[in-house]
Amino acid sequence: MPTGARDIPHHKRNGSSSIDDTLHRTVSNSFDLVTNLSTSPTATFHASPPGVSGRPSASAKQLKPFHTTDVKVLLLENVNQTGQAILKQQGYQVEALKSSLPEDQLIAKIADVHVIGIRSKTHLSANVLKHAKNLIVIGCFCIGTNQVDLKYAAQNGICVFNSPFSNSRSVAELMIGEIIALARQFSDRSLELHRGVWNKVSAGCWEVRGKTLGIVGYGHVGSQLSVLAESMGMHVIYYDVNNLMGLGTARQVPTLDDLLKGSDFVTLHVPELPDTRNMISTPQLATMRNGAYLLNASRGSVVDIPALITAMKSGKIAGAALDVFPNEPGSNGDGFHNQLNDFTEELRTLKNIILTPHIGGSTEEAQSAIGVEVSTALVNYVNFGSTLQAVNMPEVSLRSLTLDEPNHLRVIYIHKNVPGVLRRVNDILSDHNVDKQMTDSRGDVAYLMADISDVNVSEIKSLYQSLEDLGSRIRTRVLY
Ligand SMILES: NC(=O)c1ccc[n+]([C@@H]2O[C@H](COP(=O)([O-])OP(=O)(O)OC[C@H]3O[C@@H](n4cnc5c(N)ncnc54)[C@H](O)[C@@H]3O)[C@@H](O)[C@H]2O)c1
Ligand SMILES: O=C(O)CC[C@@H](O)C(=O)O
Repeated sequence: MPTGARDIPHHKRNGSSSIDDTLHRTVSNSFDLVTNLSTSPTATFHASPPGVSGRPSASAKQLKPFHTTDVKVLLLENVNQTGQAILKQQGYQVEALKSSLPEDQLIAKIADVHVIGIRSKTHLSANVLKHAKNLIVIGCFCIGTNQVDLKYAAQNGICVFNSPFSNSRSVAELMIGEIIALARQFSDRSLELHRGVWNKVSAGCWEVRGKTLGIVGYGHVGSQLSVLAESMGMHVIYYDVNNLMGLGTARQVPTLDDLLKGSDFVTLHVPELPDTRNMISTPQLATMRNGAYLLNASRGSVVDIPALITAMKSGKIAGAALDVFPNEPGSNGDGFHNQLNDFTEELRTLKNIILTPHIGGSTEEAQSAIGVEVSTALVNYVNFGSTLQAVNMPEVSLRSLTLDEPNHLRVIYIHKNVPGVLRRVNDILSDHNVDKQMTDSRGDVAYLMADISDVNVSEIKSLYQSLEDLGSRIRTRVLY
């Protein structure tokens, strides 16, 4: 039975990057994935579903080899064309939607797909994922992964990838623009002039040179911003839970309070975590300098918005920029009112507050780079099982594949991290020659990859089934 890559037109294999060439060459023999029934006499396997209800019954399923053209991909939230193209080039069936989906529609759609790509608005909770019977991998086409239940995904053999830094520069540049905009109040001046009001003022308007920027969270975004701010003559201090080397002359301070007391501008670049929820609330705003500015481009949960409104009304905080909100609309349009009901109106009437619809990473450069990075990781996972850069699985990969050689195959065995599994797996593999093997664990999930030679096609199904029958099994895949 022909498999996917051989169905891909030859011109798509020519002149493409080396990764494409490698993929097309090796995928031609990969099996697996789907639970579709097949009576094909040449079919051997398999690939069990994420299986919320335990392992599939072997007797109930005859599994067929997979074509790349069998792989179903759902992309939500307007994933960039670069990313879509890489997936389509593999022959995968790609459905791309511009917005996120309400939970009931998401549940209906996710039941069928092997791969889902999302950005920040799609919540892949355990409740949603338990319906994802065929899902093997999630691509977050963004930095944040707080919208995915990473632990549930790992425990059910679903690998998650993101793009850790492709939009960091875009966020940092937006922050620079907003720092100047707030210091000069030019967003208000522009709105006034749009309404026909000429209001030429200098009171309360400042240069940023010589002012202190306090960065909370000195990771990819925070450190980029640090460099840009210093180049404009700002002093930079930062607070981070980790001890990190400052770039340029930036200086780490030991506590959040130290940062708040010492800064004219405070920018937030921490992940959404229990520890960062309402990290900036009434006490922290009170600790800030009089007339300081607050900018949040992290997650909406990090700032207590009613507390900010109070602090701005009192004049304690001279200006703010919010790119993220506690409940963000799932699609473009006029949904902002409904989502933020309690405080939307008040936010909109405040002076010197910049409200942007989560566009920190929304540049052509960032979206294009994210598309390439995440889609490439997805292809490497689907076709080869490589977990390099995964956010919820141990990172496992093996160097060059020999799958196009006869009697070679790759076994991927995701399993519970409990004693004795490797011995049992290696007992099963011991009838063959294990060319290469790598295994690693992360929390209670372990990932084993082995390249095996001297395997007859007729032996593959029983090899697969023996692995499936181990009590430690989360998911088995065999590629050849
Ligand atoms: N607005 C946007 O469009 C946009 C774009 C990119 C990222 N983000 C958000 O910004 C966040 C930061 O992005 P990043 O790429 O810099 O992440 P990162 O992981 O590189 O850096 C985050 C930093 O925060 C620190 N940190 C974690 N908890 C902390 C705490 N309680 N107190 C102080 N520091 C803490 C970490 O040690 C790390 O250094 C992301 O998690 C994402 O939610 C938003
Ligand atoms: O593009 C998005 O939806 C999210 C952008 C940003 O918050 C991220 O986490 O990378």
